[in-house]
Amino acid sequence: MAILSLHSVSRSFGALKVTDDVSFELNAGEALGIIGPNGAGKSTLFNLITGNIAPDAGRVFLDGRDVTRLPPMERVRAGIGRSFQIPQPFGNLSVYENLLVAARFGGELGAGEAPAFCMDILSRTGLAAVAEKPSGGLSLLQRKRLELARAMATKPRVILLDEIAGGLTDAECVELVATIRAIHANGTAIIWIEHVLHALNSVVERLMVLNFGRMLMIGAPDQVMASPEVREIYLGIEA
Ligand SMILES: Nc1ncnc2c1ncn2[C@@H]1O[C@H](COP(=O)(O)OP(=O)(O)OP(=O)(O)O)[C@@H](O)[C@H]1O
Repeated sequence: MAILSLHSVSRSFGALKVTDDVSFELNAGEALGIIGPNGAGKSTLFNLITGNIAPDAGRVFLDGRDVTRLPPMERVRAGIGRSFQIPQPFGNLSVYENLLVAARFGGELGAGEAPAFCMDILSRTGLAAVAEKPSGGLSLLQRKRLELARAMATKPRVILLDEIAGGLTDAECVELVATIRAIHANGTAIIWIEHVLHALNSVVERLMVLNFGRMLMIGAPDQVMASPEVREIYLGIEA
């Protein structure tokens, strides 16, 4: 069964239809990439999945359960984890404390089990060496890692990554991709919005293209990238 599915989800802001009748299914353990021009509605689609905004029409299912009316925190607890485009840690708390908050409140772990769980995530996300550092003083790569770690600490069944590779150098990007690949290999399903295509395509099994809020295409990355329509609309290069 699909772990996450959207059925004809639509959302407008005023006269602008930002999400237009989007339907798709994410299989358990699958990694799906989302690409599309600026303003295509990618982050809005995430907000509809996480419950940060409500759809005008359509339904969202997690593990076959209709979560369309659940508030964001309950969706986190149901298994939808998320990293934000702009990292949003608690700057005064240490890296470890940030994870602890996510694990206790999002992952609903008890005080006894949360510390070991967080230590494991710190090591899996490459943050063990900076565990005690205030998160406000981290490098960009470390902040991106912390976004990933905080999402992981909520014990997600599916994790939504919003442009997590943006702004990194090529070498940093390679490092972060290795971490994401390892998380995926461990069985966590991923939906990843990303403009850095080589990073995205080295992880995902399928790629979705959004354009003006509509799903233009979904399929194997090489097939999608070879489509003349996608090349023209998304990349702006001559087909
Ligand atoms: N809360 C809102 N109120 C009004 N308009 C909004 C709101 N949120 C998004 N929009 C508009 O919806 C459109 C899609 O925005 P969205 O952030 O989903 O696009 P995106 O594909 O993620 O873009 P980018 O690649 O630049 O991050 C934009 O025109 C944006 O201005």
